[in-house]
Amino acid sequence: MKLTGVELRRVRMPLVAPFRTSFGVETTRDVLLLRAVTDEAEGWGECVALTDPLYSSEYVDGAADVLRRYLVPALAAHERLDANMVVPALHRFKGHRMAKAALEMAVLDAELRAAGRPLARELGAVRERVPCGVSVGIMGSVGELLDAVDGYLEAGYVRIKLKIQPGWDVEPVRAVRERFGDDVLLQVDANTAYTLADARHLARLDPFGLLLIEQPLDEEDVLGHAELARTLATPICLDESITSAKSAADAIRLGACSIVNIKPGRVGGYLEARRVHDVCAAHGVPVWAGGMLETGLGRAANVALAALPGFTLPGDTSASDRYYRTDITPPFVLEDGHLPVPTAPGLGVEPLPDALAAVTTGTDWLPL
Ligand SMILES: O=C(O)CCC(=O)N[C@@H](C(=O)O)c1ccccc1
Repeated sequence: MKLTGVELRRVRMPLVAPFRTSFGVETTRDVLLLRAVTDEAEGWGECVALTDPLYSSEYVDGAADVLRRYLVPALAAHERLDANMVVPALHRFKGHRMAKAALEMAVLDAELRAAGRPLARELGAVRERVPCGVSVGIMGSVGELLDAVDGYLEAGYVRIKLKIQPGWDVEPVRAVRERFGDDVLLQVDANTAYTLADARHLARLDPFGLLLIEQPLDEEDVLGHAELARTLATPICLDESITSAKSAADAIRLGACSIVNIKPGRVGGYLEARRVHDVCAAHGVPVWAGGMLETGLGRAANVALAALPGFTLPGDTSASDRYYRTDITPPFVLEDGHLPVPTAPGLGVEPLPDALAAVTTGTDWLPL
């Protein structure tokens, strides 16, 4: 394909309710979308960087800047381009995995639409629908949390993930267990909020039969997670620490995790995400699909990824209405606790023009 240009498009998506984690509160997603225009088809990419560098070092204005000044111009050197060439062509620029992932995603979508191939098939999907978990933020009270969990279980979600932080961990987990029983699939996500000094405290979560505790320590403290794994009965899952297939292999060999949350933006793209999946499968490590409050574009791609064989745990592939009153694509609707894997070429979905226009705050055309 010949890439003729990339449109950077900012959209502002209000959340249906504030989403509080150990690193902050999201009330509106300020999302950077990419539209790759080629001589054969157009493709969409979604950058998962947040407004502020609180989940990782990337942030949406920085991603737009590095794409505009470095990453998109770097692709101009390639007369013909396919998705496998994008990340290698950007290798000399350090980091910015979420920005690179968005660009690869847009080129991959265009390539697959031109070829009439669905992303799920390209990645190696083996399922036509995926079981869906839901992520529940830190709430103002245990009562409010229980009401939220009740609503999600009523909606059919097959797994509950609770955000935790020091001062909001054992009590909410105990309350959910007491109210909903031991059979509910339950896990927690600390987003790096603890240190090794909290090991004894975190061991108080062991009696609750959690599926996993996600990223309790700093993203760079892989050895700390290995030491914590020797202390806790609850399996450790890593998120922020896993930035590539190699870092997954290293973390597994060091005993830092026995489960991995795969987020394509965090690891530099859907092609690398498949490699993370393959490395984890080779080590017998189950994986699940994380989420970054994606619009229907990223959601479609995450559902396709979640259909690969090693994704044996329900992911954070929730329905569109978990976060948005109106999505920019036809909404993903939970059916019996599952979402259908898109079957049309590429992402299998595209933005609804009016819905997209209603939330667009700016566009920037980058010709090549
Ligand atoms: O369902 C989703 O898309 C969100 C799942 C979720 O909890 N994501 C967390 C995370 O740290 O993994 C998060 C991402 C971005 C912003 C806030 C929270």
